[in-house]
Amino acid sequence: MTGSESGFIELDGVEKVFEVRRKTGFMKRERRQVRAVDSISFRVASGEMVGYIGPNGAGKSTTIKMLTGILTPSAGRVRVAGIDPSRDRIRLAHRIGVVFGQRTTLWWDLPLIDSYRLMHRMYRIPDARYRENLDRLVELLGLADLLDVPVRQLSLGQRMRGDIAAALLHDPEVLYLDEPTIGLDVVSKAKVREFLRELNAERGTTVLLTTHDLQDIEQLCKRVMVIDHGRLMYDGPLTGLHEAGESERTLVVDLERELPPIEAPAPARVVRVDGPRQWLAFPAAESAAPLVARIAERYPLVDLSVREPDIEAVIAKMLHAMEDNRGDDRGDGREGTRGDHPGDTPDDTPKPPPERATA
Ligand SMILES: Nc1ncnc2c1ncn2[C@@H]1O[C@H](COP(=O)(O)OP(=O)(O)OP(=O)(O)O)[C@@H](O)[C@H]1O
Repeated sequence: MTGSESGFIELDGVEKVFEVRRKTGFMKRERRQVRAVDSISFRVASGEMVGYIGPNGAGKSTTIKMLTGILTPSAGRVRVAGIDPSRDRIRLAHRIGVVFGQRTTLWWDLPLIDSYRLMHRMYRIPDARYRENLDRLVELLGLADLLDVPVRQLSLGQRMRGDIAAALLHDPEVLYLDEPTIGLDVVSKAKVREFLRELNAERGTTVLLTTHDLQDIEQLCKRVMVIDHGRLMYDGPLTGLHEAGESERTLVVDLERELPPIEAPAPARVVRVDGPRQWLAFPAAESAAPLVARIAERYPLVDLSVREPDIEAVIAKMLHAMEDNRGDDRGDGREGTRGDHPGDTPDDTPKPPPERATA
């Protein structure tokens, strides 16, 4: 089943405009409109795991708030599981789970288990189902020793796992995750990602994930949507995003001793040397494995690691490349794709992003 056939989440021409008042002098106020979300259309199929990324202030949280019913769109149509979120927020609440990495839905002073008991009642979860879900989540998220600990005493990683369990106790079909790995150490990040993969594979939970960590997307999502200035700029696989922006990853190599720059097969190349450590840039859309194998074969290797490009840098490069292409397109008379619904063609090829209006 694909996104276009069965939109579990559907947005058609959705807009959100905020009226903002600004003090401009004594007794003077200026009214201004902020178009946080601008003509967004996409579909997410049941069971899909999709990354929703963009620079700060791009409109991600506003979109998620419209999907939960907290905000009402200024224009357009939103449906989640066939429900209009802003009209039927309570009914929808039983079918969705939300996790905000920067905030907690748990009761700060209460032991973790008490928050779960409260949610059991709030969501009117049948007893047997609650117990079954709690047992499963406690086991999968490694919470057994934490249940009696007040939430304020939990580490960030423990609290995040506690929050994810809280969002899933009522068996939601869709989970919105806003920065679920922010501030977590490597081990906690790995645990959260592993859990989300299992949840999606075993339960078929639909996941919409907002993150600034490219590895979250890489490890969890086949599809990524990029939003910028409230508009959907890209909808496709992560590799397509890397290709569009010609982004690069960095292989950091520690050799046994100081040596001349490693001779790497183009387009990989050494970009920095500091004693026995060398940095090699290579296309992010390609696997590091052949490069690693070649270096290991020819050089005295002690250690190596791969550094991902910064998500903001990848997006910036992609947007930049699009600007350049548009400049070229004007010359060849090609028509723009404004008004396309990227989610309507969910094959694996990167889609041309919708043309942005030039103000
Ligand atoms: N309640 C509000 N009133 C006025 N403007 C708002 C409101 N909420 C968001 N905005 C504005 O809408 C735009 C989009 O904000 P939003 O929080 O959706 O972005 P974001 O992509 O989630 O950013 P971040 O990654 O920083 O969380 C921003 O310009 C923001 O200032």
